[in-house]
Amino acid sequence: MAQYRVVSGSVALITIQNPPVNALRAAVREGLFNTIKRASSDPQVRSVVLSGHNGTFCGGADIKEFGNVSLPGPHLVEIFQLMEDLVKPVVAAIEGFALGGGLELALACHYRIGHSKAKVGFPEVNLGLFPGAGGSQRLPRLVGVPAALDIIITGRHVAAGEALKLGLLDRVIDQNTVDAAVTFSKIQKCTSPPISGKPLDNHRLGNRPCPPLENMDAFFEEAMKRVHSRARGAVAPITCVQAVRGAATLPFHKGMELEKMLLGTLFNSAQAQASQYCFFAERAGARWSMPSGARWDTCKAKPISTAAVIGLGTMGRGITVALARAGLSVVAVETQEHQLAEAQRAVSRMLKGGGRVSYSPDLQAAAEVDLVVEAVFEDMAIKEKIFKQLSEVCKPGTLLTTNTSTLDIDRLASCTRDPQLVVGMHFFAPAHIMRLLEVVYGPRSSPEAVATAMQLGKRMGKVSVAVGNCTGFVGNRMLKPYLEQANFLLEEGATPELVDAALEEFGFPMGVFKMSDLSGLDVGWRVRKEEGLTGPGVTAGQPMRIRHGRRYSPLGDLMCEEGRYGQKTGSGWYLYDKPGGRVARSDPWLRNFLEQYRARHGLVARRISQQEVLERCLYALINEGFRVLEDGIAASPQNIDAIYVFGYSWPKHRGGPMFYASQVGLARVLEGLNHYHQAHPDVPHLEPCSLLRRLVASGSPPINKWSEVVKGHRSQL
Ligand SMILES: C/C=C(\C)C(=O)SCCNC(=O)CCNC(=O)[C@H](O)C(C)(C)COP(=O)(O)OP(=O)(O)OC[C@H]1O[C@@H](n2cnc3c(N)ncnc32)[C@H](O)[C@@H]1OP(=O)(O)O
Repeated sequence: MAQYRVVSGSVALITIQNPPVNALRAAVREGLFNTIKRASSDPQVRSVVLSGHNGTFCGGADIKEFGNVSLPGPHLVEIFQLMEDLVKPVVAAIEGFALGGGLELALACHYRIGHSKAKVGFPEVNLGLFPGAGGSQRLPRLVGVPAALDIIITGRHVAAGEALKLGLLDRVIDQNTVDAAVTFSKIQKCTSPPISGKPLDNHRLGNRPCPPLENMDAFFEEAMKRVHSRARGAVAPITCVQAVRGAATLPFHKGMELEKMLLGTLFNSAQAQASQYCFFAERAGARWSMPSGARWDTCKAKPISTAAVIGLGTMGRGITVALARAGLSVVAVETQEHQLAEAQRAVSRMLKGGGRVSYSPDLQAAAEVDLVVEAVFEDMAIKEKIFKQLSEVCKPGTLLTTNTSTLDIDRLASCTRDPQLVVGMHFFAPAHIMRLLEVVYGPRSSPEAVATAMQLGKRMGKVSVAVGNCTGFVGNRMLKPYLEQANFLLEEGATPELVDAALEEFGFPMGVFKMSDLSGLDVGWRVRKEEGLTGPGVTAGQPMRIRHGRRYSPLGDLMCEEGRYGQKTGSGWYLYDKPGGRVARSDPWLRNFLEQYRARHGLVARRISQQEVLERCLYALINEGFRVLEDGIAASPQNIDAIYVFGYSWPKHRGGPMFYASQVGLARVLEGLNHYHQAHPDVPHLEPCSLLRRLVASGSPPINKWSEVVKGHRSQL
């Protein structure tokens, strides 16, 4: 776990060996502790170099160990102190990543040499933690408070060049880092100037004061204000500020005590558990499987080097950028000339002149590509026509994919020569920024087609999740009951402001009504028209608030009939200063409109609490999530949660809807749904689904055991 060798006559080379990222699990910590002691007492050794096996220094503490009540083996703080106190110079040779505990380890060394491609950082904040093994105290002493706070709060990866400028690395080199560190360590032995009588003391960060900061109180007050406004209820970023303030104001040992106390408040917190769950959920999608038994490790992806994007609206442009940035040569096709010219300008701007993109008004331009992403208007008839044409135009073997957000993949596949080559690639706006990609397979999609789309998603840096085919797939299918509840709440007396405030306080960056205004109310209106829920397709005499025997809210339709499409028209659920304006203001017109609507339908407004808003919106969404699992549309609750965190901005510190349900308690969610369904029997989405009932009946097992209850329930696919 920590290999010890004496090299170059007098240098102890300690190499951490725990693939794939050399995480500091108990055996590694034990190994480090023992090898440092050995280096200390080995008379042959005059300096020490610390490195990581296989080109990665260290990915930090082993996150899988965090659930344990008490971690076995020596504690990181103890190891790092032992290392810092060593009387022989210790040099970290950083290749690949030094993250979290890995960077803390490097900071406990006396010198740090990094490869030019190395990256360092403190991503703990993404795990609901902060660098609590000395990192919050040593980094500010090395690079100063502002730079340290930025690195700790953002959790970003710092490239070697920047780290050198900050003084975080002593040297950056292009050659063999370990060899360079060995040579460097031998020189240090001779030249390090002694301070306070002890050589190396000025390289022991624990001995250094923090560089002074003018207006310290104002600096931290401002930092805290900024963090509060951005954290959306997450506690870890706030703790980062508190810990760094400790470094700036306290002696090292007192700062370490503060750090320990603060870490204690976070370590087993619900937020930390949720964030760490998200870390693994993000990666779980890569291990996809299909109901046929096809799996990620048995299917090979086709090589893809060229792609075509059909339709250059907002989505098509973003997809073009994402594909080009992944190194593909892209043909962007748009039949409307003015749209094509505009898209060309927009894509070039986003790509800043880079990328290989050509433009054409003719579908024929897609003839030779390996893969097509269709991103035209959400209209089945238009999409069917395009798929038919593509099937004729494209070379045999071209993968035909669609960016539809709800429509039937199988119906599109049936328009083509090779339905096995058709899958959905559902991007989220803006497509070059949002991390999620839903890869949708129909009953005829081949495992190779799925493997190829998943592989392409990875190349684009997406969190890709393979899901089954149904209306709305996973994300939008679950969103429907959530939106529906929000509209019902308006009918019953809530305002958009009340509903949005509850959801934003929960941690969403935007409440449901602000989000609808941003996406455009007309999008859903068009879908509802297609579904015959509104517009000419509705049977004459149908009551306005009932469809197919269920409660229906026509509020969104009425808003669109008034021309209120949201931000783009300058008014929607809120008022904006101009079409395209971004700042939402309350609109007295809407208050009036809701009052008149309620009066017309004999509805009496009542006081609605934030708790009711959350329970009705979120439980309805979660209930649909259980149905999605039951139907086999998603393979696991982790996949659903990744979709919600990375596609719908569900707050990471709440772990995704299914994890949130497990934290709230399945019995409580069931009870809540039963309660609201009794009050609203004409709303089927509030009726608890059978999987939720069965899970509660089997004692509410932990989320990683749900699959055992789902098993046995026949998949629809
Ligand atoms: C107090 C807290 C302290 C002291 C801490 O140190 S908390 C941990 C801080 N470190 C991190 O948050 C780093 C987490 N890891 C990553 O960001 C990335 O894995 C990486 C940048 C180091 C490498 O990325 P990449 O090459 O894309 O590889 P993967 O992310 O796919 O990871 C490969 C597998 O390794 C598992 N892994 C990664 N880091 C850890 C870790 N710190 N502990 C446990 N396991 C880790 C990851 O889950 C992948 O596993 P599989 O999915 O392949 O099973």
